Amino acid sequence: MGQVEAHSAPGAQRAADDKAPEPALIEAAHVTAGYDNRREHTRLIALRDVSLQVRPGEFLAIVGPSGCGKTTFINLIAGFVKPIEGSVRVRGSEVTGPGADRAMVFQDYALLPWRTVERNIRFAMENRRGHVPKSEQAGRVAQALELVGLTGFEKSYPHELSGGMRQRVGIARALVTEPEILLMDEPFGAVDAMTREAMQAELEKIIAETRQTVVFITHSIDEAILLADRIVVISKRPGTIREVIDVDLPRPRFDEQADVQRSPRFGEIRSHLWSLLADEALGAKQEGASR
Ligand SMILES: Nc1ncnc2c1ncn2[C@@H]1O[C@H](COP(=O)(O)OP(=O)(O)OP(=O)(O)O)[C@@H](O)[C@H]1O
Repeated sequence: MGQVEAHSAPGAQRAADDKAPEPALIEAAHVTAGYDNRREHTRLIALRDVSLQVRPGEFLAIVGPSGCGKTTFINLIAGFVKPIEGSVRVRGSEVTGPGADRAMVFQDYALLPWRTVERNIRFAMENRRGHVPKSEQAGRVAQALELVGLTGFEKSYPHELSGGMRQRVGIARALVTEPEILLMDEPFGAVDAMTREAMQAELEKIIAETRQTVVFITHSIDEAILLADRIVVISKRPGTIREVIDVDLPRPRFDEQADVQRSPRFGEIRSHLWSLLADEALGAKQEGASR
């Protein structure tokens, strides 16, 4: 599959389209990725021939059926997985491993239970990725905690916090080294619906402030529409790009006055995404039944 065109509603134009195109921050070119089973001498192809560019400051959401390769894609950008074919570049340099310019937020928080909130966040600065001088670390922790609304919880342990608060620590830990790219793998999947909505609104605010580039996996169509500038729909495994959808809704999207969720355009994008994903889910089911 070559470069994919964005699906755009008639009359809808992004302001950015009027300017000269910015060079891509992240560029995946004809990426095929998978996993070898050495014992059985087999190879599972998770993603096939995926080409995609992410602009600086863009919020890109990835949706698709379970097992279609979403996490594999984000892990390729993180440098945790290497492509079998093709390349992933960040600012033009091939990704060969993890780096200070990228940080991951995991669904299951991945906090160290024996460390306090403060020391969990410091952890990101202690390893190779961080490189923050010791004299600056306390200030950075305080700043990250303020961004996620957790000031005052420095000395708490993860087990003393709710799921939503734990994920705020996970986000603070990703933000503390000020990475250019935030990779978020279903970050709000484990929190309740009310907390999820509050955290989506917080994330929108944080990103408006930090201007980071975000690649965000979600199973929630509404979450993808509310947060993203573009949504990539991946087909069932082996994942290929089915469609890229421009989310041309005004920001902030969590403003009660604007009531973006009730706008006709929100409904249009939502039903389009539903039909694409229903198609993929059905295809996956039929394939499973005929096996
Ligand atoms: N470390 C691994 N070793 C072997 N196979 C793997 C590994 N990680 C993922 N896979 C397989 O690769 C395929 C894609 O997995 P991936 O986790 O990228 O999908 P996903 O779209 O993120 O799924 P989900 O939505 O369920 O989280 C799946 O079939 C999965 O079983």
